[in-house]
Amino acid sequence: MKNRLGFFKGNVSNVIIHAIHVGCCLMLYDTIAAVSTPLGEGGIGIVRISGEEALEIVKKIFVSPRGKDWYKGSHRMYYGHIVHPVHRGIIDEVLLSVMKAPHTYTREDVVEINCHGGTVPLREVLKTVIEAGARQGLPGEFTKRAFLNGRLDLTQAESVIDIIRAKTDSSLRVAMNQLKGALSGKITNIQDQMLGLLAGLEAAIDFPEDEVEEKTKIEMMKSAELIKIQLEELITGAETGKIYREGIRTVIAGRPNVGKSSLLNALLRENRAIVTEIPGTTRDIIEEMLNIRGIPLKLIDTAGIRETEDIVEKIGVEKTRESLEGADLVLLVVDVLTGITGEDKRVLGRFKDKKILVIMNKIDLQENDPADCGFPVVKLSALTGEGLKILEDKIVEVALAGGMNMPEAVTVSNVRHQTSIINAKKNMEDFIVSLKADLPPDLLSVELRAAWESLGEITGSTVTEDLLDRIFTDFCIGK
Ligand SMILES: Nc1nc2c(c(=O)[nH]1)N(C=O)[C@@H](CNc1ccc(C(=O)N[C@@H](CCC(=O)O)C(=O)O)cc1)CN2
Ligand SMILES: Nc1nc2c(ncn2[C@@H]2O[C@H](COP(=O)(O)OP(=O)(O)OP(=O)(O)O)[C@@H](O)[C@H]2O)c(=O)[nH]1
Ligand SMILES: [Mg+2]
Repeated sequence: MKNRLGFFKGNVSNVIIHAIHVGCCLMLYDTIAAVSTPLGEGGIGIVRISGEEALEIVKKIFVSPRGKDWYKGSHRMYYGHIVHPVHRGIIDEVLLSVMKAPHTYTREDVVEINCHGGTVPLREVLKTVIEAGARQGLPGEFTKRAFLNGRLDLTQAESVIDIIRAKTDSSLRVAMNQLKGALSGKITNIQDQMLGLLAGLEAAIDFPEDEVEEKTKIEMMKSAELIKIQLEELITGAETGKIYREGIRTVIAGRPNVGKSSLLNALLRENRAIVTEIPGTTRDIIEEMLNIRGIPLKLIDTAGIRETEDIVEKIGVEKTRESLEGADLVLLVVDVLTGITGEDKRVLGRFKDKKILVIMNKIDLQENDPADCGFPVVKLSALTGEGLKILEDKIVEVALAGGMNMPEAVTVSNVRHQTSIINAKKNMEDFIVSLKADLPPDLLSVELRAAWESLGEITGSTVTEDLLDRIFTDFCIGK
């Protein structure tokens, strides 16, 4: 009976065979060379060579003051000159880094020639290396080899280009996390859960008694739903434009007693800040992270803005002003009973270049048609929660629309990954429907397998040559 699942078992061994196959190919790769530093003037420039012949090729064109037997071992640097392979004319004075496989960037033998920076020396040295037997490397070919030789998985290899292109420190952090394997860890974990389900299917076939089967079915349904939820979470992260590392600095400001701390608590759904009817309750800054549909906000509750002689409160008000300076988004809270005051107008005037939402609070006390203040107004009651959802919608809208400088994604930052996850989720949904419809286990396994393979495209365990080409041609030469 077990071989009703033979299809799946076959697939696992296919993957293993594929890995071994890739391992064998290692020996078949030729030796490549490329300039790995940017074109133009620089202190130094590097020509990188990778492949079995790397050291042999360099030996033909490198002259050391220590004579012919200069090579003393791997992971050392050697001083000398690059010369023409035939007429022996000096081309550049260099330092060689020699790194023998497997402890190298590509897991192949790597030699790096550290030349004088500048277009001409680099071009001439590269030309010489190619005349001595190397082939010009294609874009991303070094990193592609690191992937094919198993040092990096695909998400890690892809993160290398994200690192190079990172525009902010948070996007760099996102990419570095991916390089360290955070995303692949998560994906592999979900894949393992799928394998667990497949094992469950197997058991279902082994023990066909009704009771066990019904129980197994319920359990499988549970894990399938759980897998689906995890996939959905990954998708939500990617769809909102990403999950951001730091969050949008959102400052809740306004005059004393208008309900700023109440709003903080309402948004957090938690009694975080002290609320009293005494104006000037909040003195210090209160910061809390809040996730609104995948968009993280760093919510900052502040002391109410007013002229005061109280020393502590005065410092608080000063801190409020500082917070406002650094805000990405300002929630200016106004009491509906008093409306927008002169103090509020001063804040609006001073911070008019920021994203501002005017919050007309306490609408449970009085209906009010807010006067036009030139800023979007949201009417709500922090006490009853009325209008809170509208505020959340508005915040999301402002965050996504407004060219706001938001940190890049933590989990899924790549459309390719997102597409594969969406496919996997679709496969899981099909699986759940089939499970409910009591379809035979071998059919069920086909859908599970499809989900597993969709995820495999992300880490590269089930990737096609075609896809690899598309990914790595996006790289620069020499990477
Ligand atoms: N000169 C130079 N600088 C560089 C690179 C390079 O290739 N050459 N890199 C290229 O992007 C980055 C560094 N990344 C690297 C990643 C792995 C290995 C490496 O040799 N890994 C081996 C050995 C590790 C060890 O000694 O513990 C391994 O993983 O087995 C080298 C560089 C940035 N700076
Ligand atoms: N009826 C009504 N009362 C509210 C609402 N929001 C806040 N309050 C009340 O207004 C008072 C002040 O609320 P807080 O949240 O402490 O106001 P605050 O703006 O943080 O005040 P400070 O920290 O002193 O600047 C409290 O008594 C709250 O219960 C609301 O939507 N409706
Ligand atoms: Mg307060």
